[in-house]
Amino acid sequence: MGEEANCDAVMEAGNGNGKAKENGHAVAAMPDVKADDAVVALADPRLQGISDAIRVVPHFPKPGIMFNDITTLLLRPGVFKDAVDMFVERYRGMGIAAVAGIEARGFIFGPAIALAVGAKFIPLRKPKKLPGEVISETYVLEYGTDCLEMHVGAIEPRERVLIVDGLVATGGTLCAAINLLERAGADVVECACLIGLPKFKDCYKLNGKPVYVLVESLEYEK
Ligand SMILES: O=P(O)(O)OC[C@H]1O[C@H](OP(=O)(O)OP(=O)(O)O)[C@H](O)[C@@H]1O
Ligand SMILES: Nc1ncnc2[nH]cnc12
Repeated sequence: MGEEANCDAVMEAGNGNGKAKENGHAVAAMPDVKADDAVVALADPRLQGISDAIRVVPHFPKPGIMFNDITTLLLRPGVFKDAVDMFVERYRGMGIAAVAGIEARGFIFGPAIALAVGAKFIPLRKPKKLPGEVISETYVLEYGTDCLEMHVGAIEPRERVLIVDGLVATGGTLCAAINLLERAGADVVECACLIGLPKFKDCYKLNGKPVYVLVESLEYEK
């Protein structure tokens, strides 16, 4: 995958192998990886349990939004562990020096992955939460703007970093995280999310970086 600074789509949703299920999630892996790796992920029986454990709440936080609630997955330690393990199996041995987690759901999965692969954890926080000197990246949401901040000195130039969040919708948040880390000189290896919303998969703005998603929600739009 090239690293050109454009807004090309980089997620290959399910590679056509996603399996629709009753609760509206497809078991899917959307990697920009070797075919063999993709096959392993798609055939992995743990994906079914992960998908089943995510609750979809209609019209939250506002009408029309099908909210993908991961708190139900967190109540099931075996499934929670399966999700972390799948990420760890993918990233172990890849020379990842840092895992950067996006507030808030990236703080749930990121530290466990970081510890398991022997990397440091860097919180990317919403504005005015970090006490030290920060660098900031403002990004555009569907309505309005938001901002991510990181402590200066958290990452060293050329360190290999994995970005983790719970969910990718438009990709705007991940794109801001990539920009922030690259401005600090980091080498962004990949972005990893538990859930991808397929509604947006053709318009991701990820600066040419791959995104790896365990399950795809099919119930976003009603
Ligand atoms: O791909 P995007 O369109 O940028 O959207 C994805 C972002 O939206 C959600 O965060 P949210 O702002 O809801 O904050 P939270 O995780 O703190 O609830 C999600 O956790 C991602 O960070
Ligand atoms: N549909 C959704 N469910 C959970 N979190 C989200 N963040 C953005 N869209 C979301």
